[in-house]
Amino acid sequence: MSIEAKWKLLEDHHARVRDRSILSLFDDPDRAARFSACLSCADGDDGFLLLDYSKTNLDDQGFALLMGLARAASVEDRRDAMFAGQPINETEGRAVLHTMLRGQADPALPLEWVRDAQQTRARMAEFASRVRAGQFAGMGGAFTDVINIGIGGSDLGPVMATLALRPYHDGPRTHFISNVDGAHVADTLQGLNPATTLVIIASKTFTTIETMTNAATVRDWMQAAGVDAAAQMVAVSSAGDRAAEWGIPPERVFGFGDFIGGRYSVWGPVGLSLMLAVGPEDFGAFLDGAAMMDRHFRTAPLEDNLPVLLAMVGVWHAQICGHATRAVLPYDQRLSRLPAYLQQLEMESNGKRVAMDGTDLPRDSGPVVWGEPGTNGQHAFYQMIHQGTRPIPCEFLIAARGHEPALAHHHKLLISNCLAQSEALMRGRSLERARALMAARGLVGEDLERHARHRVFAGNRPSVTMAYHQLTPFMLGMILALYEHRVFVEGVVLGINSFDQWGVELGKELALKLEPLLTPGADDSGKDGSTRLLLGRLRGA
Ligand SMILES: O=P(O)(O)OC[C@H]1O[C@](O)(CO)[C@@H](O)[C@@H]1O
Repeated sequence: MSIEAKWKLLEDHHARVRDRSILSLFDDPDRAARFSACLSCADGDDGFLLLDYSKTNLDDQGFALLMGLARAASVEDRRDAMFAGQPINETEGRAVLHTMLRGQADPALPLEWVRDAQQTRARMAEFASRVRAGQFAGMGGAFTDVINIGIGGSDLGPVMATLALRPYHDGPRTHFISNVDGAHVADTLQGLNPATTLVIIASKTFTTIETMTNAATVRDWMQAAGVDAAAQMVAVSSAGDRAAEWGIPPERVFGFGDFIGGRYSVWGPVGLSLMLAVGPEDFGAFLDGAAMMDRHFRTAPLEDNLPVLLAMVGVWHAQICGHATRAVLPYDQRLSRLPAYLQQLEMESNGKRVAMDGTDLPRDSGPVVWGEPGTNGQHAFYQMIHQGTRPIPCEFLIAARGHEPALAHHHKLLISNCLAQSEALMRGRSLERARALMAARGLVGEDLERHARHRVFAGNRPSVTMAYHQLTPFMLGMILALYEHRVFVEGVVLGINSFDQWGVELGKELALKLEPLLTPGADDSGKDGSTRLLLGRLRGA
């Protein structure tokens, strides 16, 4: 059967079950066990990562059809090709080997790639240890602060991960400058001592305008204070020659191959700021967690395979049910930058309108990903999630244990809020129940009816929940690798190349051409009326 026929079977199935109540599916007493999967981990007796997708409108038939679609799309073959280093990023002619950075060396891989990755990791660890011990210091003594200058994949991963692993910080303070808005660099430098600040310029290409502009500004700041900037700078880049032009010596340049995509790069030198903050050992645990997810992804049958399950539930919601967005809702304050990180990972990877072979995609590409941590979001946009006209599939994340034993009562509230939200989304509140509530408040007649209607929750809104024992470095690694592989599987099923990002080019090109037009008197006659109006207002202000 063709892959299109498989899609059609799913669409037909959805048409049959779309109005059915999710709650009614729990008449099957084994539903929660059958529509969930759990991975036990190696970092502690009670380590686990549970994916519960039972609060969705999937039944046995829908599930089997989704697995059939994944098989028909050759997910297993594509996965094996990725791990074996084949050039699956076809539009750029590159392999995709971020997994190699966490120790998943396939025997098919060229030995020099594997050795190079291992040596770079050893150099990073050695460098981080020397900085943390004060053996490599700034002009004013041991480094108290580290600034990572980068954007996109050279920023979002380390920002998110350093925040997530705050309880493990025992190194210098870390700061991040990404936006070309001078406010970002100005605010970050406030209160920092240039003589005890280590600067990492993180840019795969070493040409990104935001990063190079910020790096030059930070260099000026150091030099104005009489600090030899190059002596306190590190480059993280695939373009070692360009880093050398900055006067950064080779021993402080950490490179990576073009088979490491920007948004998949936190596992290597782009993670240096994280390693400096938490130390090589915890950074190693972060990689080990990801490696464990890699092994699981490579070996588990599709039906029990967490990345495959998460991906296919995503396909069900986005492409079959037609839900255009997906909310990621970590009930974990330290994962507050996870949604932003996932926006790049998922939307830069799968936000595409043509398939790998250049033909138009026959269906929608990946959904809009957005979110905020709970419980904050509950007091902001959950109103719409519960009562808006369009259902929004939600992904909840929650740890069994926090890092603040003295505040265990906070954590109980956090867990109960998280579980209450997914229950409320599914269960809803009927008009009958709302009427009873209003009657109990003494309302009658039209008043009762009107007020009751505002208090109805349609319910039947799908969600998945990821529950894990604690946000350790190992667990963070597992979670991120789970998301990476999920994006990969979704991309394969949609026929997309998840590893290029041509869609970011046009805006960059136009920005370069627009900059000279900001000079007073510049000839902007080639521009459209709107752009000229805006230039007129913004130029020379
Ligand atoms: O690391 P670089 O080369 O500075 O690129 C930064 C980011 O820019 C992008 O190419 C897109 O704007 C991302 O994919 C990448 O993560």
